[in-house]
Amino acid sequence: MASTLQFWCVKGNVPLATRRSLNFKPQIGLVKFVPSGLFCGKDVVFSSGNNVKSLLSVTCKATTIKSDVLEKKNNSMIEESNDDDFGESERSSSFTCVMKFGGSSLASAERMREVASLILSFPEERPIIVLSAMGKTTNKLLMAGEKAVSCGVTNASNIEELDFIKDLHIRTVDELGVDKNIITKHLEELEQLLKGVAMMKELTKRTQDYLVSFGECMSTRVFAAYLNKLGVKARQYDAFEIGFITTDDFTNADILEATYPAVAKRLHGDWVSDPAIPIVTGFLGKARKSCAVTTLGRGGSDLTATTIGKALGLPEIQVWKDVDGVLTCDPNICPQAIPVPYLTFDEAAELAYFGAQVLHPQSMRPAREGDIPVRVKNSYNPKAPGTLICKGRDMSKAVLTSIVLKRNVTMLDITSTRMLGQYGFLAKVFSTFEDLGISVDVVATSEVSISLTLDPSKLWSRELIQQELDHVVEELEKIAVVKLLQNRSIISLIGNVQMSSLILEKAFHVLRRLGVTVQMISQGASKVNISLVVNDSEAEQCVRALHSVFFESELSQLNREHKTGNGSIAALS
Ligand SMILES: Nc1ncnc2c1ncn2[C@@H]1O[C@H](COP(=O)(O)OP(=O)(O)O)[C@@H](O)[C@H]1O
Ligand SMILES: N[C@@H](CC(=O)OP(=O)(O)O)C(=O)O
Repeated sequence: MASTLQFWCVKGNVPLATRRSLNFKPQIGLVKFVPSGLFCGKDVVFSSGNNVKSLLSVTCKATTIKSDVLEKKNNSMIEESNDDDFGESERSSSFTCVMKFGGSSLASAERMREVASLILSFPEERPIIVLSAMGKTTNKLLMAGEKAVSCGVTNASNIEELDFIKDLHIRTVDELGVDKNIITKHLEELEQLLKGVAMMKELTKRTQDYLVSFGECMSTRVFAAYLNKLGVKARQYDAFEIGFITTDDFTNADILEATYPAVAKRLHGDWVSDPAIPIVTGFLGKARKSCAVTTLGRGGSDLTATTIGKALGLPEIQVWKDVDGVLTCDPNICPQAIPVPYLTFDEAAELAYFGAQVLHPQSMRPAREGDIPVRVKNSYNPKAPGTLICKGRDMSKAVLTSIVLKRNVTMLDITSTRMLGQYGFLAKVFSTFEDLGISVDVVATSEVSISLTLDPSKLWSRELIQQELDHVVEELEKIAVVKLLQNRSIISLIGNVQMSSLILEKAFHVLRRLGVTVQMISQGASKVNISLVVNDSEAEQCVRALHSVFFESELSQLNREHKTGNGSIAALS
C-alpha cells in the first residue's frame, strides 16, 4: 500500500517547521507514499517513482504542505546522501513504524499467518512489531488464577482454562510448523504457578500480573519463530527485559520516563549490530522498586506501541484491530456504527478514557508528546482506510465524532454541612479522593454541593469497590451529607464543542423523547467532550437513539460531509 522513500538532509540545516511537516528527524527523513489520499499534516502524498533528486519537484497532493515543501526548496535542505555525515549502518538502523496487533488479530495459527503476510506486504517498511496475547488468552489466564485460589493443589493442573491455553498454543506451533520447545517451558511454569496459587489460596495483584504475562511472552515467541521459519529474520523481546520501567502499581502500572531512552538504546543498538525485526511483548513492564513484572491495564499493548513510537521518534504508529478503525460508537451497541476517518489526539484520548474499548486510555499520551500520528487499521480488512489520529484536523464542519458509553459508574452527591468555606470544602473533598487513591471522572459543582463520578477502572474487584466506597462515604460524611448513587452510566459526546448548542439541542430532544432524565452534565473543561450521566438501565437505548440522530439520519449530513472530506482535507494540518 505505502512505499517509503528515504532521503538525507544536510546536518543541522533543517528548519524546524519543515522537519515537522515532513516528519523527519534532524538526520534522516522519511516520506511516505499513501495512494488512497488519506493523510494529514504528518503525511505528504507523492506519486511514487520519484528519486531523491526530484523529491522537491514531485506533486504534493496535500495543499497545505505543498507550499511548505516548495518554499523550503531554495534552502537546499535535502541533498543526496553524504556518507561522511551518515554511515550506512546508521541509516539502515532507522525503523519506519510500529505495528501493533491485538489479541483479536492473533486468535489462531491461521491469523498469525495472515498477520505475517500483512507485515511482509509492506517490504518498504522496517517495522517494530508489538503483539498482545493470542485471542482471549488474557481473560483465560485471569479466570484460571481465580479458580486456582479455591480449587486445591491437586486440581490446579486440570483447570479448564489452563487446558484451553495449552491446547491453543500447542496447536498453533504445530500448525505453523515451528519448534514446540519455544513455549514448553512457559507452559510448564504456568502450571507450576497455578499450583502455587492453589497452595497459597491467594492471588496477589503482583502474582496476577506475572500470571497474565505468559500470554504475551508466548505469542511473541511463536510469531518470531514463524517469521524466522519464513526466512524473515526476527528477534523476540520481553518488554520487561528491554527497559520498560513502570511504577509498582500492579495491574495498572504507569510507564516511567526512563523507559524511553532505555528502549530506544536497546532496539536501535541491536538493530545496528544484528538487524532483525523486533517482536515485542505488549502490555508488560518491570516495576521500578520490586523489579517484578507489571501490566499496563487491560488493552495496554496500545500503550506499549505508542511508547516505542515516541522512544524511537518513529514516523508512524499503527494499531491493527478487528474493526475498520475507530467507529462512531461501540459496534456491540450500534451495529450501524461507521468508521471515523480522522481524530485529533485530544478526541482519541477522551474517547479512550471515557470507555471506548478500541484504544487504551493512556495510549495517546506518548503519541501526542512525540507528535506521532497513529493509524487504527483492520487486520481483517487491510484495504479499509482506517482512522488517522494526529495533532490537528479541520473542525470547521465537524459536529459529533463519536458517542462513547461508560457503564457501571458510581456517582456521589456531596452537600456541604457548611462547616467549611466553599474553597475549604472543595479542597477537603478532593483530598479525600487523593488519600484513597481514587480518580474522579466527571464533576459539577454549585455553591454548597458537588456531584461527581468515580473511575471504576482503578478498582479491580467488586468487594474492593464496596469497601473503598464505604470508606469514601465515611470520610466525606465528616463535612457533608453524602448520597451514593450506583449503576449510573456516562454518555460522552466526543466532537466539536464549538458546536455545543447544536449538539445539546439534538441530544436533549432525543433524551426528552425517550423520557430520560439527565442526572449530571459536564462541558467546558474538555474542548472535545460533553458528558451526560444517566441510569445504567437507560443508557444503551439513549446511545442508540443519539447515534441514529447524529449519524444515521439527515441531521448527520454535516458529519457525513466531514467523513467524505468535502472541503475539509485541504485544511488539515
Ligand atoms: N468506538 C469504537 N470503535 C471501534 N471499536 C470499538 C469502539 N468501542 C468499542 N469497540 C470494540 O473494540 C474492539 C477492538 O478493540 P480490542 O478488542 O482491544 O482490539 P485488539 O484486541 O485487537 O487490540 C472492537 O472489536 C469493538 O468491539
Ligand atoms: N492481552 C492484554 C493486553 C492487550 O492490549 O490486549 P488487546 O490488544 O487484545 O486488547 C489484554 O487482553 O488486556
